[in-house]
Amino acid sequence: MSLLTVRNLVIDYAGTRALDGADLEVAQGETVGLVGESGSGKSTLGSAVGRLLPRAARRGEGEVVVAGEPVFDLPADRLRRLRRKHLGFVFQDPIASLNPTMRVGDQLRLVLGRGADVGFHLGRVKLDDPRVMRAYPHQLSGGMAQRVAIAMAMATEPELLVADEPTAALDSQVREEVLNVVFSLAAAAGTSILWLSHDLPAVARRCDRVAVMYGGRVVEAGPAREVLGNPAHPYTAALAGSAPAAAAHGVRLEPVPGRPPVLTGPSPGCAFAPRCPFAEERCEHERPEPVRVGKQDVLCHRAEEVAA
Ligand SMILES: Nc1ncnc2c1ncn2[C@@H]1O[C@H](COP(=O)(O)OP(=O)(O)OP(=O)(O)O)[C@@H](O)[C@H]1O
Repeated sequence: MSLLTVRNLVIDYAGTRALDGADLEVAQGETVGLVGESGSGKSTLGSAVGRLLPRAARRGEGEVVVAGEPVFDLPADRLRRLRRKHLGFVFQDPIASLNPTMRVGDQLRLVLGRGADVGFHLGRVKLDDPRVMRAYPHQLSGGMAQRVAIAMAMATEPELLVADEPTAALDSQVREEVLNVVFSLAAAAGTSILWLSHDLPAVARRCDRVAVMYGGRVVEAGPAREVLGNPAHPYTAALAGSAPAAAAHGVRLEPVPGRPPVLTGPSPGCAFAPRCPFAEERCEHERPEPVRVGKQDVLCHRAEEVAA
């Protein structure tokens, strides 16, 4: 059953089209990686799930449905209830998501209620040292602060955790530990994960499914193994090929030449066309509609040929 459905979502900031008709599905208990270059619209899509967009953002077409509720059409009290009951968020900068003037234990108590067993919740994110409870956020390392943020986001056992590059600010060893904590907690609670990342191979290792964003649209989505192993969109193919891990496995290193687009309005054709080795004339002016290729949903006029 689908827990999250994003359909044809359009989000504009003044002069910038961040989402240009994005589609995404996350099923109950499923882990989904949302990958793409900087500016492709990942954070905008992740924030839209909880209607947590910056003030400047304007929704055009489309909808976001969480557990059957149309997020953008809910009155404030029902939106708050939906967020509390169904959603958790973890962001790149953990310190920014914690209150700098409050001890860690007090912050957790605020989320969990007065009598809550704060030590238990910190233990679940492998923070067993009792000093953590009494610490202020700035006294923690980046990895510890992110664990606290994860404990807070997961305390209510949400149905969906949106993790927006939660390890981008951490070094590689701590990164793996923090991801282990997130994925094992979520698995135990039956929480779905939407993990926003730049790193296709890392995402493919941990997630059931992968969705690849380009120019404000999800251009390919499907089971992780198929998307990485047999991409059907030229952009995914380039991402998979340009990853160092792929190179280590003998896949040709092929960075994506050119720069990602900054859209000001709807893309008339395929936004990737100017960088695409497969592009032909229609790609410039015909917007690709989703097609099914193997197990993937793909936005590309030549998806069959790319997959072949
Ligand atoms: N608050 C804002 N005001 C104006 N434009 C914005 C705002 N936030 C994002 N944008 C623009 O919207 C587009 C999508 O940005 P978004 O942050 O969603 O992409 P992203 O894939 O998450 O990038 P990154 O990986 O760098 O976080 C970009 O062109 C960005 O410059």
